[in-house]
Amino acid sequence: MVRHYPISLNLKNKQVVIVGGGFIAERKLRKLLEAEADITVISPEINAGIQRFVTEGQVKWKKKCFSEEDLSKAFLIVAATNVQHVNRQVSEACNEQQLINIVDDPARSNFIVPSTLRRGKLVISVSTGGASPGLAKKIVAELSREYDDSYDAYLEFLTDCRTKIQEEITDLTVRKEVFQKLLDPAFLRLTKEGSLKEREVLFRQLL
Ligand SMILES: C[C@@]1(CC(=O)O)C2=NC(=C\c3[nH]c(c(CCC(=O)O)c3CC(=O)O)Cc3[nH]c(c(CC(=O)O)c3CCC(=O)O)/C=C3\N/C(=C\2)[C@@H](CCC(=O)O)[C@]3(C)CC(=O)O)/[C@H]1CCC(=O)O
Ligand SMILES: NC(=O)c1ccc[n+]([C@@H]2O[C@H](COP(=O)([O-])OP(=O)(O)OC[C@H]3O[C@@H](n4cnc5c(N)ncnc54)[C@H](O)[C@@H]3O)[C@@H](O)[C@H]2O)c1
Repeated sequence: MVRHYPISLNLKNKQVVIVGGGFIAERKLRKLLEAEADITVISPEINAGIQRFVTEGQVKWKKKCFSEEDLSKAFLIVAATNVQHVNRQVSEACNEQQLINIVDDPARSNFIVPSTLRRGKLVISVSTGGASPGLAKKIVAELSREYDDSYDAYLEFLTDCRTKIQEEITDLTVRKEVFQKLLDPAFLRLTKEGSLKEREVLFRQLL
């Protein structure tokens, strides 16, 4: 059994190659675009969703079947065709330094993609190690009720507070205690209620 190592990648302006232009390629592409990757799709045909990104200039498209040289500059590769031997060919053409995800073959992939919930800076990722992507999605749906939209503003508040605490408290032991107190549920509650003045008063008491 593979024990995967979870990681959050910075893909901004990194060269990404997606082989295939169908439903799964589009799903992968949307998340890679959110990460501001520099994406090229290799496929003789692309669906309407991908076509829109190409027309808007957000994604490059090479209208062709896959060949080895398509991978030469890629940092990260997704093999997402519906032809098993083509996906296998992609896995064999990449080098050891490249990140590769083969959508129908987790064993030949050196990374797999978790299901994710985003609330601003908060990211919750769930993976089942390929056992059941459907379950990963279901767990994320469950967590999305507990970690609702208010977490976006709450994380912004925590970011600001962290900067202030780092500026104003130099003693590391005291700082650690204050960070702990900042996690008091009252701050989340006041964020949800929109009681920002009260929240600020409570925060000032910590400093
Ligand atoms: C999380 C998510 C992220 C994403 O893709 O962006 C993702 N799959 C999602 C959905 C989903 N995938 C499948 C179903 C149908 C129900 C079911 O089968 O359970 C559903 C549910 C649905 O679509 O609703 C079928 C499926 N998936 C894989 C295979 C091939 C195989 O296992 O061999 C087959 C069979 C294909 C066939 O039948 O031939 C393989 C992988 N899918 C993974 C990720 C990786 C493992 C993640 C983990 O560890 O859990 C891994 C190993 C590789 C990878 O793709 O990275 C995304 C949820 C997005 C969201 O949260 O909205
Ligand atoms: N990882 C996952 O989450 C997941 C989920 C469901 C299915 N799958 C797998 O994903 C595969 C793709 O599914 P889909 O729904 O996107 O299929 P699809 O039929 O919508 O798309 C397949 C794409 O592959 C392209 N293609 C075919 N031959 C090619 C070649 N030689 N070079 C480049 N591109 C080529 C086609 O032009 C098409 O755009 C399925 O076969 C299935 O095994 C994976």
